[in-house]
Amino acid sequence: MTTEKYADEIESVLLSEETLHERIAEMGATIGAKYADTDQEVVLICVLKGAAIFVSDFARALPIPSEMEFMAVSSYGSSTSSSGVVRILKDLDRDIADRDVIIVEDIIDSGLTLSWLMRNLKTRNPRSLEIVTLLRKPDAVKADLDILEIGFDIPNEFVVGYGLDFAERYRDLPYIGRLHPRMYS
Ligand SMILES: O=P(O)(O)OC[C@H]1O[C@H](OP(=O)(O)OP(=O)(O)O)[C@H](O)[C@@H]1O
Ligand code: HPA
Ligand SMILES: [Mg+2]
Repeated sequence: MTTEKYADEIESVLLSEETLHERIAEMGATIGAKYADTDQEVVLICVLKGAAIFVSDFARALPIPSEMEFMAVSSYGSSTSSSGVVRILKDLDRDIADRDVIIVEDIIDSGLTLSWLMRNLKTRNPRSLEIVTLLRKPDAVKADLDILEIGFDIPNEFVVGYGLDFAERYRDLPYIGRLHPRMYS
């Protein structure tokens, strides 16, 4: 018998694979309805690396066609708190002027990454610019952000899995779990 990967490093499961998939199906339907009358395909901007897994499930849950673009920014490195200093590691390949754009994020923690990204993308003159995030930590958010859809509000604890990492590990877990504190203390 194989041991489940990372089993002794994860303290507990916060959101199971099934819970994630059910909610993402709902989010797809809700957002699809909001953009049902648009005359052009929406552009999903996946914020790498964390949102890579979420965007692939979310795009398939959307009942309307979408284009997928990728941008890589980093503010955490191998720490468990945001430095607030956001660096673009990979910019968009295409122009988003006059397009309906949805930023797809895995998590809003302090909100510093997204507040910086919103300011940056607004200067490129999209027709509309919205945020969809799988997770938000309401007790940690420092920035004032308008969010179109939130998958789950979660407690202010460091979580991993389903794209979220600690020092590049655990992105490949199919669920969201609490990392055992001994892994980072
Ligand atoms: O709301 P904030 O406090 O700014 O935190 C959220 C951001 O931090 C994480 O990215 P990270 O910088 O770790 O890069 P990664 O996606 O490559 O892991 C996460 O994917 C969000 O983009
Ligand atoms: O709780 C978190 N886990 C992993 N990455 C993160 N980036 C911001 N918050 C988190
Ligand atoms: Mg990270």
